[in-house]
Amino acid sequence: MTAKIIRGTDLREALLDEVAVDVLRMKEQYGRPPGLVTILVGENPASLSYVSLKIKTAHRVGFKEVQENLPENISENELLECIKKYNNDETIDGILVQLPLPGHINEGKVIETIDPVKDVDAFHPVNVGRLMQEGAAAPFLPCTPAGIMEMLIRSEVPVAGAEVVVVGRSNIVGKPIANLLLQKGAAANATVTVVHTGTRNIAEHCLRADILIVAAGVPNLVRPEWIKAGACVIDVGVNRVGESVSAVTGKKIALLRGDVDYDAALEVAGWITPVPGGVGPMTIAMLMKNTVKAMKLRRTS
Ligand SMILES: Nc1nc(=O)c2c([nH]1)NC[C@@H]1CN(c3ccc(C(=O)N[C@@H](CCC(=O)O)C(=O)O)cc3)C=[N+]21
Repeated sequence: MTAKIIRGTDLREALLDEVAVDVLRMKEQYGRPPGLVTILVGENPASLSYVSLKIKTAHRVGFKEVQENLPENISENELLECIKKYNNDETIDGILVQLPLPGHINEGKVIETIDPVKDVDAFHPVNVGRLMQEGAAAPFLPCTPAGIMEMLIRSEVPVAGAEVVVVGRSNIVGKPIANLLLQKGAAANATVTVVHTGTRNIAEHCLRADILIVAAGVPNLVRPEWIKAGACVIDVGVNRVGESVSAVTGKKIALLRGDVDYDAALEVAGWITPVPGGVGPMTIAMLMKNTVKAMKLRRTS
């Protein structure tokens, strides 16, 4: 069997087209586009590259886009003040503080300072709680899990009644995607197992999965022997395994690998997402969707 490849780069285009239409409508109705601020502390190369992708995409869909690049040694208080400034800025609908933050800053405190109605990452405890209680009806869903749901739905992967195994228990991916898939309703209604590095017999669990979602951050963790024939494999890992120099631009390019042994898995799985070009681009598209939603929410509340 050769798996069907679920390309995030293709699905993203459809989503961004929808967003661009929304932006035109909002400009007409409210006289301004949705506004997104990205706050980056320090110069971590991975963070810089993600943030610049977000900014580029925001431009493409016609958002007002503001960048705050703050020095690594900024005090926690100064960062909180910066967030509060945008909480009170009527032209800004979404606030994204790129994680991870430097060690001297309390991440929880930072996340809780973002106004929940502008929390387009859906990391604020209010939005995390709503996700657990209201599921897909919550105002914001975290971008990566929401992107994964879109991939499953748009590729017509059967989810209701399926056995899902999630590898990894992070607050950003593992826990929320497990919750979403567990919800009642046709798009979810799965049976979900969450495994992690402390789980005995990880391979045995994975082998039961109709849908295997891997967000462990360990390159090549999932071997083909862990995959049930015909399963849907969603690879959330974005691991920088090396660096090379572009022959075209002379710029450095990172070599990316997922958490799944992709070439081997391709022969076993029924569906698979590549890295790069899989979940990553969907994450960014869902951030744009959330920002439009944030503007609508504030206009109607
Ligand atoms: N507040 C916050 N929100 C986030 O959403 C957030 C964050 N912090 N910190 C880091 C993680 C990681 N993340 C990615 C987004 C896009 C790609 C992506 O588009 N990746 C491309 C390749 C990008 C490249 O070349 O580096 C791909 O997989 O095809 C990857 C990873 C968002 N995160």
